[in-house]
Amino acid sequence: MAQPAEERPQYIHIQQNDFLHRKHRKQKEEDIAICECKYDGDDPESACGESCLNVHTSTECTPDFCPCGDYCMNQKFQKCEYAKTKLFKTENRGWGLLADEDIKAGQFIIEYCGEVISWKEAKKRSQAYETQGVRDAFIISLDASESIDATRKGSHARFINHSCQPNCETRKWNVLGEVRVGIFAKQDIPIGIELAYNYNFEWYGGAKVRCQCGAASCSGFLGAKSRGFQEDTYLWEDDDDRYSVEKIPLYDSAEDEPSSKLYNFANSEYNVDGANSASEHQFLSTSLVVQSLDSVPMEGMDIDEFKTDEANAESKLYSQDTQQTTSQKHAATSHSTSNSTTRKYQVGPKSMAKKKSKRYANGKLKKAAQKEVDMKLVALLLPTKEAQEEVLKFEEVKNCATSHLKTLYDEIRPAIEEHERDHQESVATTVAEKWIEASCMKSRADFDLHFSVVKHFVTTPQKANGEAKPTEADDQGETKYLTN
Ligand SMILES: C[S@@+](CC[C@H](N)C(=O)[O-])C[C@H]1O[C@@H](n2cnc3c(N)ncnc32)[C@H](O)[C@@H]1O
Repeated sequence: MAQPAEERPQYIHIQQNDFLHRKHRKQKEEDIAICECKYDGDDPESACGESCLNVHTSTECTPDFCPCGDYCMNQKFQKCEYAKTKLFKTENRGWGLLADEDIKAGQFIIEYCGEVISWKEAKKRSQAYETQGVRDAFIISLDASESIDATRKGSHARFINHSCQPNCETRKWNVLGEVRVGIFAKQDIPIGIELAYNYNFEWYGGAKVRCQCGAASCSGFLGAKSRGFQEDTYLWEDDDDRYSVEKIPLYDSAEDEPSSKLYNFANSEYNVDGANSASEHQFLSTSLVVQSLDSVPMEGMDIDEFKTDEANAESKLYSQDTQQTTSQKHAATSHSTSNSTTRKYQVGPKSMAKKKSKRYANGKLKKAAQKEVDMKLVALLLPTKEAQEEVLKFEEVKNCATSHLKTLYDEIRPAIEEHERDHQESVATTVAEKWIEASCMKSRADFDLHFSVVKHFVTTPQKANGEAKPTEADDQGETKYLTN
């Protein structure tokens, strides 16, 4: 439906990303991926269709280097080969974009263009927009260090709304050495149907927006699973700030609209007539859920068996930095929290573990904050120099493995998110292999360290009283060994 010109949103239309904080990368010749396709006049698919090696790795062919020359079909971003779409005004979510032709599953629809900015600048802008009362969010993440902001400049992709049950998805492609984001059809989309993708993992921050998608699986808020959302809404314990999800200031986009009735999509999955209350209920139940973040297996060594007579043993054993509650916020929201797949031990008296078993407002058990053991102090409890050196050596190996994994996580986070977001098999094998290798190294280093500590405690007599409490076995003059 045509809208009066003055109602049209103000922005600058672009078809290519605008790089603000750096120049567009120039692709080096040695980095150009050349496929093995051969054009066959009888089979148009032969010219970089689905079997093209570059297509498999989400890389566009480079003109002049592709063996199929002008027939190459794998330059869709470069040639702006978009599907036909139309801008329209929704009833409760501002403007939206619909299919203006039948679109096939998997088809590239449009590129999400905007200003390419650093992650830091994205955070700054997001806060500024919120302060200025800009309610529609247009910043999406490009990779771990950059974002695309389509607020001032963008393509029509900036009008695609969110749905928790979307018919589109975003995919990242490597185009002439730069990562670019495209909107692709997840299913066949008939002409006239609104396009929508899931903003999870893309949402950057700003006001929390109540989702009006109406899907049965609606998660309540836009980007409820995104890093930004979780950083802002996580509930903290101890002395850190506490955020109650119920108290998050809400922006309900329906308030801006003349009617609160949802747009009745032709597609039944979007038909939310009469679903308002269901949607509200969904919101109430989902808004209380604080999800734990997927994370990298980390330290958090806790060994009940290590009991000492020293009254302050607990505080001595924990290294200072891990007692900082302020760091817990970051630890919990980034990759440095413990993973359920990693075994955690509890150091210190049992009462401490009890004290940590707090619950969130929704009744879910909070995970006990992990305190890291200072291995130097543990080593001091060991009676021989060799044992001490071995433990410290394993600790160093573990620290290296941990920091390697952390670095790798930052590097591949976008790929992981991409994978989780749309259940695409989009994490490149090389990336997955790197990740698995580093995780195995880390697990092995953890095991070696723990094993070494346990081994020395079990196989050697404990230090005399005053340094460590003798075990029952010591009292009886026995020494326990792992073998025989
Ligand atoms: C990328 S813009 C989409 C275009 C926007 N509707 C417009 O008029 O410019 C994202 C904004 O649209 C609104 N929006 C998108 N999907 C929504 C949904 N499912 N429920 C409520 N608001 C939505 C929110 O205000 C969100 O910040």
